[in-house]
Amino acid sequence: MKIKKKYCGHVIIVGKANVGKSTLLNNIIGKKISIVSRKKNTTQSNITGIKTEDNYQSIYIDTPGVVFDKNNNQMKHHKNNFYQTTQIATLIIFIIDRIDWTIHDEIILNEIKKTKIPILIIINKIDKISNKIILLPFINFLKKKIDFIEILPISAKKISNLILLKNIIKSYLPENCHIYPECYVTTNSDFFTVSEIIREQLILFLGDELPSIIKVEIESFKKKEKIALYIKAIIWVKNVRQKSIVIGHNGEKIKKISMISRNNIEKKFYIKTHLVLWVKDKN
Ligand SMILES: Nc1nc2c(ncn2[C@@H]2O[C@H](COP(=O)(O)OP(=O)(O)OP(=O)(O)O)[C@@H](O)[C@H]2O)c(=O)[nH]1
Repeated sequence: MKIKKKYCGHVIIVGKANVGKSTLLNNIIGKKISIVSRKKNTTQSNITGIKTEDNYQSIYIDTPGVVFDKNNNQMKHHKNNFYQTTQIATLIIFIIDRIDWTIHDEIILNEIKKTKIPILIIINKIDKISNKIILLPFINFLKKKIDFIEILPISAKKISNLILLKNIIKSYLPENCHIYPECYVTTNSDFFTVSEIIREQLILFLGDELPSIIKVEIESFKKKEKIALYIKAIIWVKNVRQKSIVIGHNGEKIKKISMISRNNIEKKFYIKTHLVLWVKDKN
């Protein structure tokens, strides 16, 4: 019997905040493993998604949107983190928002060029472009910036050109044993998954009122006799004012956030869940 060759590699997804990195990752994996929001910088740490199709395994690292220093346009705190992840990558997917090329895209491109890893540029959100002809001169403009890259216009949200994208990614995967079993879709721990579910509701409910630095810490996570999950989580905010915003009048907001988060956790883990949320300020 002929043994099929196996292919496996790490793919990094980079781009400015809000360009659609998480949307793309979730749609490639086919499951919601990274939170999507209209608000910038919702992805706070690297998220790993795994897609195994037949003899191909691609391991995706969704990086937080690159943040820039307002004074000197330098890439800010994600830089070191970014270089660590590039050590293992076989391909970099650089996402841009339509034909909206800014100085920040230029800086990111220059940084990723230094890694010498093949780069695939994705022009996302093309569903929002009615006259697609404008893409051609833009693709030519990009081609002049770097040699040997592939450029693909897609819509991560409306799932257009995603099969083509997956095939391009496969063609870059080196021959390698698979690192994860076929059923794995993420390396995130249950703790992380739960904190992301709660954070997503915080963002949805609080919108622009959301205190920018909000952290969800899982204090306890217990499974009782495989029939129920008991979770206690702390929502850390900076001060008393932010605390009252999150709690809302008569605790209305936090009650709703807690109820929907609990439902989403139950759907995710297929188990009855008891969720207690505490809002604490750091002072
Ligand atoms: N119309 C349209 N909207 C999109 C598309 N892809 C993403 N979006 C929207 O763009 C917004 C940002 O998407 P995310 O996937 O959270 O972007 P991100 O790059 O992960 O954002 P950060 O976490 O801030 O780095 C959301 O409102 C998405 O629904 C697309 O192809 N078309």
